[in-house]
Amino acid sequence: MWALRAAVRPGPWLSRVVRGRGAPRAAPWLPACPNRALAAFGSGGLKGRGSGGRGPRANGPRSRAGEEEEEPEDAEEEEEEEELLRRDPLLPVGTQRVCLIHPEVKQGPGKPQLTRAEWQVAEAEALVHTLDGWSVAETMVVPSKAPDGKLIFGKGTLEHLTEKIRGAPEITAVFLNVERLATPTKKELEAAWGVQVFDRFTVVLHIFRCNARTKEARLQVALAELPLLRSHLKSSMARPDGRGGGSRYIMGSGESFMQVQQRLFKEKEMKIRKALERLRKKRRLLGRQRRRQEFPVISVVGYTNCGKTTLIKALTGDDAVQPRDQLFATLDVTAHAGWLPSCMAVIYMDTIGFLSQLPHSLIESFSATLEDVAHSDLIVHVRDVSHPETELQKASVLSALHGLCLPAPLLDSVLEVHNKVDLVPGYSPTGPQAVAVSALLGHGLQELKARLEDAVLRATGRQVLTLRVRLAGAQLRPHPKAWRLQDPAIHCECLAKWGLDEKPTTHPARRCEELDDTAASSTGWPSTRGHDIVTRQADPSESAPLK
Ligand SMILES: Nc1nc2c(ncn2[C@@H]2O[C@H](COP(=O)(O)OP(=O)(O)OP(=O)(O)O)[C@@H](O)[C@H]2O)c(=O)[nH]1
Ligand SMILES: [Mg+2]
Repeated sequence: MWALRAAVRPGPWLSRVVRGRGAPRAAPWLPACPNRALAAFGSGGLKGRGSGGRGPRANGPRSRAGEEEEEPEDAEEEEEEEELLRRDPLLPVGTQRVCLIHPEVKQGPGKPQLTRAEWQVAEAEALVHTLDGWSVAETMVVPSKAPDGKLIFGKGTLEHLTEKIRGAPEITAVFLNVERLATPTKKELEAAWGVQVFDRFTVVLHIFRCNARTKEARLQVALAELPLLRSHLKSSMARPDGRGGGSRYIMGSGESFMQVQQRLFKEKEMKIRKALERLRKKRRLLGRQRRRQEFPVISVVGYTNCGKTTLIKALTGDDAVQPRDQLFATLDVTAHAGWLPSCMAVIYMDTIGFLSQLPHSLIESFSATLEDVAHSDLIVHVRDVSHPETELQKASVLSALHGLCLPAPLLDSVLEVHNKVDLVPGYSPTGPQAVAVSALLGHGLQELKARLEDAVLRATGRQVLTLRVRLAGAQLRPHPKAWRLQDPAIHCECLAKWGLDEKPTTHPARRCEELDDTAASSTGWPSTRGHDIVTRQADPSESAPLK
């Protein structure tokens, strides 16, 4: 007797099987394995050839199958997109010793909740260290009443800062930890301090630029950059009399230099939006194909550096996934196949991390990348519970998720994963919707997988069924390999022959798929490929082959 557990969507074929009659073969459009379903993430979803990534591979495997689905790029379009991506560097290249200034609001409505100045400074330092060759030479926390206003510091504070910066020749730049610096303020401070001054937006944008691999991500960064370039232009052209600088009209065109530049920016913006729409159309098409293939999709979201990529690596065993101790290491949505306890195949989506005080234009540009999240069956919210700002991070992620206009059932069923518990001795999660794990050490993964399976079954309407099938019955009798596998020696031989791992426990799903195909071809038993079948165990009482 074989015990057969399957996570299936109940359908007419199932009742025929249960009644002992032959079931129809799997529909021809069912995918051969979850890896093929990864193809459906295509250019935006996976980093593949068609996605236009020029840089080195980011963390995660590419979808080879996805490439098959891609239409060849129009050479002219390709050239135009590359032209849109040609830009001057946002930040100076080479070694930089940065003075980090954090304006702290001590009281009043501007005082940040759920955080402290030292934690915000730590995050700003992490941002600086993410940049190649950049280090923090000095950190200063200074009082400020309105860090986002034109006058960030009072007169006395400004004088004190100027004295310190001017007196420290090793400082090559200043990172002012405010969301966005008005260009006139930036110019004033640069004139006073004699070094370049950057805000959070510019630093984050630069990191995004360095880490973006796919063409879609790079175009999104280019789009997010436009407001910055526009305001630079405005301030460089501004004159005390309020009129644009340079010659009034260019070559008799009737347009001032400023007007020409603004028109060029507008044209560039339109071109980028058009190019993005082209790429997104492809991604949506591939997304539809993926949904037809019906593998449940689990989106893994969370604050940057909370361990999303590490968790996916732990859940899938995918060695190609490379987590890095870096903010915004993952900038492209990638898909990875894994299996849940009943060997149900699922696809995990690794996503871009969130950050508090991220400028709106940046979030907006990247929200399309997160379209895949809206189409997933389940969202897993990974939290770094060892981080002092874990509550603030949670609030930032939830507010970003709500901003994505996700379907209500998806938002209501979010499963919280409390990660890095190895750094918090004795940690136990509060609330029923949370599982404590250490993705790095592999703790708590079994419980997490069980919780994921429950949630996926609920979200997709699948059911786990256990069927008992007599080996001598109509379904399996003509299938010699099925019973031969009960002999351990032959078992290994068969596994080796099929190119599988000799340890029967390593890839039960793959083993079942192989078995399943053979069973399907010789017995009329339905192929379980694409149907998340599952564990198949020999009953110990029937160790001898049945006739
Ligand atoms: N101690 C400990 N470290 C962890 C754990 N999980 C992840 N890390 C570390 O945290 C750092 C960030 O991990 P990632 O998986 O890259 O984080 P991420 O959320 O994907 O980050 P981004 O892609 O940048 O948003 C790495 O150095 C990991 O080794 C954990 O359970 N325990
Ligand atoms: Mg990551």
